[in-house]
Amino acid sequence: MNPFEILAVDSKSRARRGRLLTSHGPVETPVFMPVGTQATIKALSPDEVHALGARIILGNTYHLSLRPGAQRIARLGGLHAFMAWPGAILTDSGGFQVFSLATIRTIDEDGVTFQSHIDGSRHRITPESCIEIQELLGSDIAMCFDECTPYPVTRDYAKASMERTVRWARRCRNAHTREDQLLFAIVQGGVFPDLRRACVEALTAMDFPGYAVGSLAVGEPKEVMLDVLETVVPDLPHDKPRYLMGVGMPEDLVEGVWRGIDMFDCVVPTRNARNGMVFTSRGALQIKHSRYADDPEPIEAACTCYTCRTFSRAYLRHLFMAKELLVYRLLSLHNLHYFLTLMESIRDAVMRGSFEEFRRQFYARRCVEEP
Ligand SMILES: CCCSCc1cc(N)cc2c(=O)[nH]c(N)nc12
Ligand SMILES: [Zn+2]
Repeated sequence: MNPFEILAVDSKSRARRGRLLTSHGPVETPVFMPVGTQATIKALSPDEVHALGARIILGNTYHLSLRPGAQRIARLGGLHAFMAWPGAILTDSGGFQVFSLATIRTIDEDGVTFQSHIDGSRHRITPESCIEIQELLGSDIAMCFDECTPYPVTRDYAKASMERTVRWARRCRNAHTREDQLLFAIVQGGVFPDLRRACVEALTAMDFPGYAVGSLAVGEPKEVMLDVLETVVPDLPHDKPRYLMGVGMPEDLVEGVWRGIDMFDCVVPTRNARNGMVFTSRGALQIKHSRYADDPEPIEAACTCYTCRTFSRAYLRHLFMAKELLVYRLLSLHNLHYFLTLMESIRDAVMRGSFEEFRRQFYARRCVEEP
């Protein structure tokens, strides 16, 4: 039985409104998934994240296997119990982190050997061990082990890497046993349409319940990312969820949904909050700017989050300049509320058949200078 149901399809774009059934409840799509790399959405408690409306978050195989260890988390009841998260969890396979975080790594057909970025200890991850770790964590959605290729790479490198990712996906599928966990494949192939198409063909032949688009948001220009989506998405199965990994800014979510993406994740709302960047319907602002030193207004007057109902920009700027811990929580609460509310508005617009108008108004509200 297909756990993904399409509830509406936009007539002017590839946007869809859907619902993905997981072992920890339904996930309404299009969805933005907050990133909880080390078993926490940084600076926020699980009940705050749930109260903001999040129903699925991300965990990370690479980080959690290094610290505190997948076996330890399994002994303590699995990742949901460990972090007291009641909703769904998607765990990334570590393919990205091994290639972006680990120092000294060697890659071969069987897997990757790397040195931990934490203590320099040597580790090895294979498709089989990647699946074993995610089954120990007990996530609702696991990701196949893949190689995330940087931008730019040569076509020859992208081809060899993509073909290995396909072989690894088959090994992941053969190693996967948990019936209560969905296993998504990750499409690779760099910026080469023929390689991406060949990858989609090989992965869809293995019939996964969902497909991610990998090796985007790795430094390529936005138009390159959008071009790859134009190539890949139409070739993906219509009735399976499509997940664009590591994306993105608010405008990327709108453009990704327009092009048929159902799931997104990105550290931006929480990471940028810790750096003082907050999002509004008119664009992002840097709270540390002196222009806000005497500003009695909230971050955004129309925002209903606790931060905007309670505090002024002047006070938030004061906290930020003083490096007071409270500000990281307050700005994270606001940004996550903004991202989750944006996705809720997108879901409503697609359901009502008014997504084209929503997209027009989204850009019309944004001003050139900082709001
Ligand atoms: C917690 C982080 C989740 S998304 C990480 C990520 C981000 C981006 N941009 C690309 C990839 C990719 O190609 N493969 C994999 N496994 N992960 C990727
Ligand atoms: Zn707010």
